[in-house]
Amino acid sequence: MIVKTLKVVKIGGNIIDNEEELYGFLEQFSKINTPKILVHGGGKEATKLANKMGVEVKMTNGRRITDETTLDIATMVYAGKINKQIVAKLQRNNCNAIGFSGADGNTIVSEKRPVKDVDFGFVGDIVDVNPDVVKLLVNHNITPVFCALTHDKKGQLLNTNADTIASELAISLAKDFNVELYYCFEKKGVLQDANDDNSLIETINTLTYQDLIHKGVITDGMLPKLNNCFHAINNEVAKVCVGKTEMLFEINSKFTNIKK
Ligand SMILES: Nc1ncnc2c1ncn2[C@@H]1O[C@H](COP(=O)(O)OP(=O)(O)O)[C@@H](O)[C@H]1O
Ligand SMILES: CC(=O)N[C@@H](CCC(=O)OP(=O)(O)O)C(=O)O
Repeated sequence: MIVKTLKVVKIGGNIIDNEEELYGFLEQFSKINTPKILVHGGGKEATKLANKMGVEVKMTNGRRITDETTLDIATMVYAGKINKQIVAKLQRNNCNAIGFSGADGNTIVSEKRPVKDVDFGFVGDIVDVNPDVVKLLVNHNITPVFCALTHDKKGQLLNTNADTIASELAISLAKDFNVELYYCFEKKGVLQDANDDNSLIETINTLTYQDLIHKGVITDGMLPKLNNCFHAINNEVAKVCVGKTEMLFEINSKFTNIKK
């Protein structure tokens, strides 16, 4: 049996924030002719709106502390503005797309993160992914577009890091597809020095990963990102890459390859 390739592509805040870059990316993404899923964050935009509204923003280990007002902001920004704008742009490019939160189609169920040292509020840790609806859509050439919200199946939406949504979706589809997972952001990949684009680390494996954490190269938002990369590569996802969007479209482009 031939196993189809499915690309799960996650785009982060710095791409979404740059209108020109986002539209250019969506144009090229639309042309990918294998089944594909787009997952978007939008943390930066949520932070901007919170600031405008005078709502304090608190982040711990790359995760947003989400009180009731912050959850409202996240819902408006992620599931509303960003998700619908992306779907509309994909439609313009003749890529038939449908916007999803984890509540839609009961695709991603999560559990409110238990309070330990930190109370994250309405932040969800994924406990179950039901990829049936997603499989049906991609097999009919329709592209699901996921935002960073999940639900607890008891009526509560929960804020969930978009990188985690991408890895869990990728893993849930790895039984049926040859899944490739791409984390796109504004840097070439994982850099030895975050301010030097020439310091790209081309391959990271489990061993070198621990060393990079130790040396303080991987910090803040990069910690959950890399954690998700290894979670995916250790759970049957065929390929995991971190870098600029070019890595999807340009054969000679350089990026970080995640290996077991
Ligand atoms: N070693 C590193 N290599 C690349 N980027 C880094 C590194 N350390 C910190 N960063 C910063 O981490 C950010 C990525 O994390 P995050 O804000 O969560 O991005 P995203 O919105 O793509 O999820 C990048 O914008 C980059 O500036
Ligand atoms: C719990 C948590 O931290 N959720 C993230 C979801 C958005 C996100 O992941 O956006 P980026 O990918 O652009 O960073 C947040 O609210 O910032």
